[in-house]
Amino acid sequence: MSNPVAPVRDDPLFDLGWSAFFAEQLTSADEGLQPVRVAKIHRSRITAMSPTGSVEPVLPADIPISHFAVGDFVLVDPETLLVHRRLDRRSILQRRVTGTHVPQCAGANIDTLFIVTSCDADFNAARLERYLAVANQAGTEPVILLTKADLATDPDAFHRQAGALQRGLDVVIVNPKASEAALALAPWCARGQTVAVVGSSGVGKSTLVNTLVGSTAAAPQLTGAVREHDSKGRHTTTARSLHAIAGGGWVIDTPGIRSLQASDVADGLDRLFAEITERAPQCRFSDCTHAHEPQCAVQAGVIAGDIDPERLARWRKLKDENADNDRAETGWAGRSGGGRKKRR
Ligand SMILES: Nc1nc2c(ncn2[C@@H]2O[C@H](COP(=O)(O)OP(=O)(O)OP(=O)(O)O)[C@@H](O)[C@H]2O)c(=O)[nH]1
Ligand SMILES: [Zn+2]
Repeated sequence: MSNPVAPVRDDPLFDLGWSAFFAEQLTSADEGLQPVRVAKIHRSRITAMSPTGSVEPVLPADIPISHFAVGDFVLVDPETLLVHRRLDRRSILQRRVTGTHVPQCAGANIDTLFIVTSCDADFNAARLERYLAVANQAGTEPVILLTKADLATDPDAFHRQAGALQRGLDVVIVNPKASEAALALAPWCARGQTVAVVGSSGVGKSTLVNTLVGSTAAAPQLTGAVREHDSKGRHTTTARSLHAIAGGGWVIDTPGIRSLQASDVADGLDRLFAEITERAPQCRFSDCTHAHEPQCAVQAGVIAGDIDPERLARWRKLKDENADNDRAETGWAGRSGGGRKKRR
């Protein structure tokens, strides 16, 4: 490819997470524009990382701030820093905001979602399945991190249970306080890779982010801090949401991602519950709910001991919730005058 910003391994853009996926979106009309990566969303402005450092792109008046998310690549004029357009996203972590049915993008272009849980009472298969469904739906690769193994009598039992939640799922026992954590997670934190961290309060997310980000962990609240000019031209220090990982890669840590809920996860459920999904075509009825129907291949699987009945129950609950969300969303679209079909 002769494109000037095609990804090359020694290109600093590659470090920022740039790849062929983005390069292929460029046209001749974009010539001379600089790709930068959104690092923080403020009330009415954004900060971004360019190959040479932090910049504050100028937003066009007609584009709402909600159009952007941390992790996005946008093309700016290198002189004026005016944003020309946002590139299509490789993955989108969505969250529902209470009081509205419009999902909001909590983070974009995340390669791996670290789902953190501790080897204690926090461990909950149903909650982990929700996070897995969210990751699948977003287009990010989920990895389960088990913390506090040092305080558990049988951490391997947690490892086995977590590994059974989805085929091919990576599960890593990690102590977020130990510097070896960075080594254990290095496969997902290579140059140009982007991760995000979800999990309940107290499982070790902040500790892990600080360990990954490295030596600056002594002042966690300043981790990833950038010097910026505020509106009056003064220097201020604000925390970014996109933090550089010491060995390479990026971790996105925002309040929006921390409070993720399962929403709109139909496709994510199919991958998560593959043992159910792949049997459904053999059921007698195409809309079988696998509850009471005759000649149900899924129920047959339960009887044969191939399908865990508790997983089937949790699959049904998530399916129902997802259908409720869909109805709510369609209702909203109708009221707003569009009456359009829900995006799929
Ligand atoms: N012994 C032990 N303690 C851990 C481990 N992981 C985390 N902790 C401790 O657990 C406590 C909570 O960790 P945090 O990193 O604050 O948890 P968090 O997930 O960021 O919590 P929120 O900020 O509420 O979302 C801290 O005191 C950590 O040092 C572990 O593997 N072993
Ligand atoms: Zn069935």
